[in-house]
Amino acid sequence: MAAPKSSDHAAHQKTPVTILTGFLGAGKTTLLNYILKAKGSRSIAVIENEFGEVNIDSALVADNLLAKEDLVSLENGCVCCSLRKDIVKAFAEIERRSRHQGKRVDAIVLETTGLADPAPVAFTFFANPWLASRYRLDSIICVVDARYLMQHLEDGKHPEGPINEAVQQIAFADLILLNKVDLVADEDAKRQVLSAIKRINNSARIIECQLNQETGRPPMETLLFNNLFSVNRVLEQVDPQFLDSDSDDDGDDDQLPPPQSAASPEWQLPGHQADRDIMDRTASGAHASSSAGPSASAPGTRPTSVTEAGAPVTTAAAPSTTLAAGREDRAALAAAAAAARTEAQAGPGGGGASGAGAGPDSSNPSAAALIGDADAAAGAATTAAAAASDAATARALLKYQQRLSGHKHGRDGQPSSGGHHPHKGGHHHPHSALECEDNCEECKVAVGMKAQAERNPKRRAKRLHDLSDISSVGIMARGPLDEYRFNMYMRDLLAEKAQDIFRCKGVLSVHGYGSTKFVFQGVHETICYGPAEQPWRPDEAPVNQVVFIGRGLDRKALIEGFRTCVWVPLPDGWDEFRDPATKQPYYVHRASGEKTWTRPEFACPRVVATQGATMQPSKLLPRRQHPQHPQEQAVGAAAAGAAQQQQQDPAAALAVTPAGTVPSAGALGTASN
Ligand SMILES: Nc1nc2c(ncn2[C@@H]2O[C@H](COP(=O)(O)OP(=O)(O)OP(=O)(O)O)[C@@H](O)[C@H]2O)c(=O)[nH]1
Repeated sequence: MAAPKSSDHAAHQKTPVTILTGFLGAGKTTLLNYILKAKGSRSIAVIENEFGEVNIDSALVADNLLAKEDLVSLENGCVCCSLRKDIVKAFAEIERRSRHQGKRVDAIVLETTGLADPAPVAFTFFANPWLASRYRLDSIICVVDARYLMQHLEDGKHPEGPINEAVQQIAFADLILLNKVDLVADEDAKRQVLSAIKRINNSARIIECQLNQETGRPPMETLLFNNLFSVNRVLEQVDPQFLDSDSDDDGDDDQLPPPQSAASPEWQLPGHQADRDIMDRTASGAHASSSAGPSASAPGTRPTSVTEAGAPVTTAAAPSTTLAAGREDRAALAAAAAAARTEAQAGPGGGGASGAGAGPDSSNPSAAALIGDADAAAGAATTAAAAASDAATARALLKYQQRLSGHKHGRDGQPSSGGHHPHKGGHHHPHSALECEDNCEECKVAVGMKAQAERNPKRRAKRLHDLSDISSVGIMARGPLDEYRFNMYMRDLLAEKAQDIFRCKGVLSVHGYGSTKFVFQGVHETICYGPAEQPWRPDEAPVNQVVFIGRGLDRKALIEGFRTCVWVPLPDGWDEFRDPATKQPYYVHRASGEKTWTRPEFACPRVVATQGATMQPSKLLPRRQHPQHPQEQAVGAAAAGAAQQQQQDPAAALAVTPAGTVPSAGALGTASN
């Protein structure tokens, strides 16, 4: 077997990252749980991103992780919008933990929110040199909800308006899991969904599945370590401006490479010394491709890709080049300058990468730039870009080359493009990914970027990812829920709002079920309840946590309604019974024989419902004062009479049930998830 090429080797040193995307409720967490169960001896770390105010998924995923250290949560925000900086922090956190435990992470799965646009998330792995130097995007997997896809595609957004998340998620996917095929009415409906997917993305592999059934899941080997992501495909088929993603010029710090000096504040990772370790080593960066990357010689870290292709250097301080570097160029400039410095230190004939020679190294752009030879520098930058084994470096070098060309030739200067570039190990990389005998990624990246520069040198206007009309309401409440009331609450809510409530989910404690922890999951009107894999732990306070995600949510009404679902003890002398047919509870006073369908006491002294907080209830809702004794309350003769009448005529019960309805099929405790 042929020895792997150095660039391949470098790529394999990087930890593969799988981005798990798919619309709200499509089945991402179900897939993740399957992956974690089927992973065997491989060590997989998880980064969870939840849109909702309360993080439910982390609790459900954590049960399947061997160690809770393997899970990092990015809460209450969408990873593609507000949290991109946090992506880097999350990866740093995983490294910190794995180093602390002395174990290697074989792969990382990043589950985005169901409302995430995967493009900027994927872009981060190319734009951020620290990430690019140690992680490679293995694939983007999109889980599609076969039942609701058409509805999500037709969300009324104009093609030129804000992005449709469901479309973006499918378009960027390398692998599409068409899930919930059991919920699609017939073959025609399935065919319609399939052709809609293919119209958006005709090159991704599509696997039909039913992820909540053991027999309906795709084999594990189709999911991870499959190296499916191709920048070239994205540039050619999905988004020619992918590598010009939206924060180059907008002043965001999200895409900034880690600092060239320890003084750069935006990359100070808070809190941990180990994080600062990353910072420190980042600051003193030891390798040419990723001046920002930790030293390859540092314990527990991996060598950066270009290190294997080029010369290690002693410092990565930014060069005093005569050309102003944009933020995106910093890594390449620093890399090139560092290489130049090493060479300078080595002196002519001193064993530098380019060997002896009085002139500037023709393969070192900064060396050439430093002595003012723009032609040589531009050529060298192009060569370096073609040889760079990660996209971020290639991209930065190409931009640098353009800048150098522009410096000499004015704004119209185009990247020079020789036919073939000498490559590491004498391998020649033609300027067409299709011609490249190895079909290697660096050719694809370099070519893609060149094509992109030629096609459209200007950035398009950024398309909005507009979530302004979508919100989430998170509610936490202590104390077990009253099963019947909760069923009523959900049933009435969904009867009215199912279209707008994209997603609801929660973990519940229910009166009468001991330590059983219930999970409830809703996607539009499809809702199911069932026991979680693990009961409430003895040391765990059973706090109900639910989250609603949707359009035009009435926060106050949702919280108020949920509050009435909390079970409270009956006053002395009252017993609760259940109608065997409807499961509706009724109450009988032991001494007087009085019977009522209305709960004798409405007070909820133990309810602690909060809004917005993720971990701890921070704000108590005002408590209502309610009569404490059944005789004091307004059960009233009419209600009592109606209750009695209902004994003979069950239909009449509808008039006195709290929600005026009867429990639905699939109600809590009667259906399983
Ligand atoms: N009928 C059916 N239900 C499924 C299938 N796969 C998953 N589900 C259910 O769909 C619901 C949502 O699944 P999740 O895995 O939580 O979906 P998700 O994409 O992670 O949801 P968000 O993170 O909220 O976007 C759960 O109740 C799952 O049990 C399937 O193949 N068929």
